[in-house]
Amino acid sequence: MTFNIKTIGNNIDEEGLKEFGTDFAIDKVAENEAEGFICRAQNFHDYEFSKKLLAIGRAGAGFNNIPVERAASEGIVVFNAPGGNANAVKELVIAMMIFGSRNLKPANKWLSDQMGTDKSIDLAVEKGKKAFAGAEIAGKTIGIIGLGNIGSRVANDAESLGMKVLGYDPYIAVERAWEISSHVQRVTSLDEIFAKADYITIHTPLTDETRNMYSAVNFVKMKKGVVVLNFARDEITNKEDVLDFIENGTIRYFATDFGSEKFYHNDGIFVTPHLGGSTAEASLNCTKMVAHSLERYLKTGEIINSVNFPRVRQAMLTPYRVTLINKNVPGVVARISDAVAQENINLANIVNRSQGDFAYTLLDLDESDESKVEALVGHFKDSENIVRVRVIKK
Ligand SMILES: NC(=O)C1=CN([C@@H]2O[C@H](COP(=O)(O)OP(=O)(O)OC[C@H]3O[C@@H](n4cnc5c(N)ncnc54)[C@H](O)[C@@H]3O)[C@@H](O)[C@H]2O)C=CC1
Ligand SMILES: O=C(O)CCC(=O)C(=O)O
Repeated sequence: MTFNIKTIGNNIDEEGLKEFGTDFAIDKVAENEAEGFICRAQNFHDYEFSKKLLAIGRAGAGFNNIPVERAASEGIVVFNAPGGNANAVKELVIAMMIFGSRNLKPANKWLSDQMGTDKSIDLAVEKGKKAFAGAEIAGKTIGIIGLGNIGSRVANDAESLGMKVLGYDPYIAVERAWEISSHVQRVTSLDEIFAKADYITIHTPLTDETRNMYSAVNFVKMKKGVVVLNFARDEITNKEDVLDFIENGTIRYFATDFGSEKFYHNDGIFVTPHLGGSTAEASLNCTKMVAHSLERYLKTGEIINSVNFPRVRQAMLTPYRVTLINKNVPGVVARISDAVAQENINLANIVNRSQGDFAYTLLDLDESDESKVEALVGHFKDSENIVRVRVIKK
């Protein structure tokens, strides 16, 4: 069987797509004919998914561009590439912190406005440069909100650059916590970050808690002259409030990956065009990661790095595997097992894992008779609690 994968947008790394094996055809059919999508930041909230679509690979970290709960309810598994672009974002954040501290935006603008001979400009430069004298980051305190793949890397590198590091992440994953330098001080209140940090950077998903976190209600708690960075998501920032707090001197410099017309012309603000994860390396990593996840899911039913279904790894040793996406309600697994028994099929293995309102059930059938497997699937076709059934032949 050949699976059709459709790339959405023109930003998908071609080299990374070569990870797909020979059973996969890339961009050979229309979107509504594909079993899998690979996308970046394209917005799918108003998109009508076709019944054929089984999986979406988000070649990046953030997945707020995809309606993941609706996708689950339509039997579509969404994968992302955790950590695939974390180094890229970390490098840009460190660069932007130094860029701001050294007043490089106004300094460069001033230089670009100089006219005359090299000699006269050199004289003017030596006379005028004191207006842009900056500050060093070593010895300063950085507060990092979110210590995941990106935040943990920023924390470790800031610490090696001589900064005192405060980290806030009430939901930190154990494996990330192990990776963070013991010199990074974990704080349990955001207000401690706001009160103590000379630099503040956020590396969380966009959630109800983080939306508008950079707004007046928190800016008033920050130190005068603070440097604030947002390379996470646009909606974390209240742009009018940023402009007000630059104007009143609280924020010395604001760096962000998400712009606004008023930001571009402000000397205290530096905007990059959503470039955090845009390096050749990150693009390749992320495409490879989601290609692997899609390939594995489509060929074996195993789920790795999904954001809307639990992890399921199970070697396929039987002639047939049936996978079901079902509502997470009582009695479904019992009914599935009953159907297997009614068809007199030997069940070699059953896995059922839930996440939120949906669950994933994997049945390994010790049965080579295709007609019996078809009869079993017939039991599930009209069930209101089962949204997707697939048969995978070894
Ligand atoms: N500018 C760009 O191009 C990129 C932006 N991003 C953004 O950065 C975000 C973080 O990326 P990763 O570090 O790779 O994700 P991640 O999932 O590895 O880490 C996110 C961390 O945020 C923490 N967190 C969640 N809610 C929090 C809260 N209210 N307060 C404090 N911590 C909280 C989580 O516990 C987790 O440790 C992404 O969700 C995405 O929005 C990611 C990659 C590229
Ligand atoms: O795909 C991109 O360039 C955006 C990266 C990003 O924002 C993410 O991975 O969350």
